[in-house]
Parts: sequence; structure tokens; C-alpha cells
Amino acid sequence: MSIISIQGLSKTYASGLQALKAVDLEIRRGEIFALLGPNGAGKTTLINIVCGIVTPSTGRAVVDGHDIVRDYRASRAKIGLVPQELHTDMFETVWATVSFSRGLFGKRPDAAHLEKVLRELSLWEKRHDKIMTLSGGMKRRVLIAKALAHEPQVLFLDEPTAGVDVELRREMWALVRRLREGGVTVILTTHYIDEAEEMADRIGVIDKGALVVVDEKTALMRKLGTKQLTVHLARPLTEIPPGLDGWRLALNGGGNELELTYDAHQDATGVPTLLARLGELGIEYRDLHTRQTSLEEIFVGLVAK
Ligand SMILES: Nc1ncnc2c1ncn2[C@@H]1O[C@H](COP(=O)(O)OP(=O)(O)OP(=O)(O)O)[C@@H](O)[C@H]1O
Repeated sequence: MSIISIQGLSKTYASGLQALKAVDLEIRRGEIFALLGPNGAGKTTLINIVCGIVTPSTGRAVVDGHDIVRDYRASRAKIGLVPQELHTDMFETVWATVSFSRGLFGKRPDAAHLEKVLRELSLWEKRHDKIMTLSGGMKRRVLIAKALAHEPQVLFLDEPTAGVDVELRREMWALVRRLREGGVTVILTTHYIDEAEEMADRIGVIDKGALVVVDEKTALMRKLGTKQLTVHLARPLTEIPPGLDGWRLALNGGGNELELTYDAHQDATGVPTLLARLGELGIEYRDLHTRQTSLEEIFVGLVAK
């Protein structure tokens, strides 16, 4: 059952630029969904529409049963939004800013909930500190604490780990997993393919305002992924011999490596017959090496034009 249902959502800005083109997307309750796309693809526009910050030109979106336009307050209360940067609140204490965020959604004060959130984010000891005195990593955590203060069902994270160090990145990932275990649906945008590969249950790729693919991460990698076999030759070749027509081959490494691209999920991968054929042609090799296409290559293939 979907927690967010998006149908035919388009956005044309006043400038005439069409940032989103008839996007249909269902977000499942409890999943981690990664929205991948190059700069300017429309990721932030999509998030901002669902969060009620930008109005859609056409189409509709429903969050946990509440229409984002007609039923704005109820739908917005279901959502926590973690923006990329902290713009305000620098002179406030951590506790004051997080309490205020909860109040914005008309929720009654709940010190126990806020304590749980702050402890979860290792901010409890810092609750009386002014935000301006915190490190960059802690400021990021304050953004997450603010977004979680009103107990949202859905958390949007816009580029959660852009510019953070490796340690904080791992902490963020662990936190996102814990949130999911607690029943929160997480939607994150990222430029980092390895982040999507590591975190997401499903991946949506957006390019020039259109969703070009939405699938389970593992299915995406299985369907679109190919494998490469590199044959390290005993003696270099100057060209691919005519006797090897019909295989998807490339000659690399100054003629020392013959690379076969194949679909590892087909029964007839072509690997055994290629090796047999090399033997028939008297082409000797020293070593063999295979590798799987990464999500990065799949992504580049989808958005390259
Ligand atoms: N308020 C606006 N008025 C006009 N055009 C806008 C506005 N906001 C965004 N755009 C344009 O809409 C397109 C999509 O922008 P958006 O910020 O949604 O992309 P994005 O995928 O989030 O990019 P990034 O990864 O760089 O954050 C871009 O071409 C952008 O310049």
C-alpha cells in the first residue's frame, strides 16, 4: 500500500521552464526510496511540490490519504523535510529550535519524544548549546531532529550526505536504517550512486523532468547490468580477428586485453564458446577477469544524451 501517490505531476515555472513532466510515482510505506538524477533534473521540484512549497501545474499527489493541495495541513504534518542547509535559528539553542518545529505542526509539547530524537542523534548533551556553536556535522543532525520533532510518517532527505565526512556519512546511513526500522518511510535524493546502492530498497532515476526508470535496486542492477570478461592475452593483437565476429568484443590495453560484454543472466553467456574459439584460432591468454557493471554505469547510460 502506497504512503505517497503521485499522478501526472507536472511543473512549468513562470520562466516557461518545464521542470517536471507528468510524473507518476508510488512510494511504498516503510521503504527507503532513492531519487537519483543529474543537476537540474527536477528532484528538488518534486520534493518541494509534495511538501507544499511549490504548487504543481497539473496532476496530484496524496500523502497518507491527504491531498497535498486540498488537504495541505494534514498532508504536510505527515512529512519531515531535511533540507540541504540550515538557514535560520543560529542563535537558538538546540532544544528551543526542535521544540518550535514540533509546535509548528500543532502538536502538543512532548519532552519525552524530543529527548528520544536528540539522544538518537547524539545531540542530547548539546541541547542547551546555541546552534552557531555546533560543528557542521552536528548542525546537520539538528536539521534531522527538527524534521523528526513532529513524528512524521515520511522523511525527505535532500542530499543528506553532500559534503560530509566519511564517518558522519556512515552515521547518517545507520540513522536512516534505524528510522526505517521504526516505521518511517524515507525518500532521499542523492548524487552519490554508492549511497543509493548502499541504502535504497528502490531507485527512481529522473532526467530532464521525467522519471526514466523506477525499480527495485536489485532488479535494476540485474536487468540493466551486464558483465565484462577481460581476457589478458599472451601476445598483443592489432585488431579483433575476423574469426571472432559475432561477439560483443573490444580490444583494450594497447591490444593486450580482449573485453567481452555479456548478460550474465542468459544461459548462453558466450564465455565458454569464446574461450574455445580463442583456442581454435591459436590466441593464447594468461589470465581472465570478470566484473559486474556498477549502478553508476547503469545510471550514466540512462541519463546520457
Ligand atoms: N523557482 C524557479 N523558477 C524557475 N526555474 C526553476 C525554479 N526552481 C528550479 N528551476 C529550474 O527547474 C529545473 C529543475 O530544478 P531542480 O532544483 O528541481 O533540480 P534538481 O534535480 O533538484 O537539481 P540539483 O541536483 O542541482 O539540486 C532546473 O532547470 C532549475 O533551473
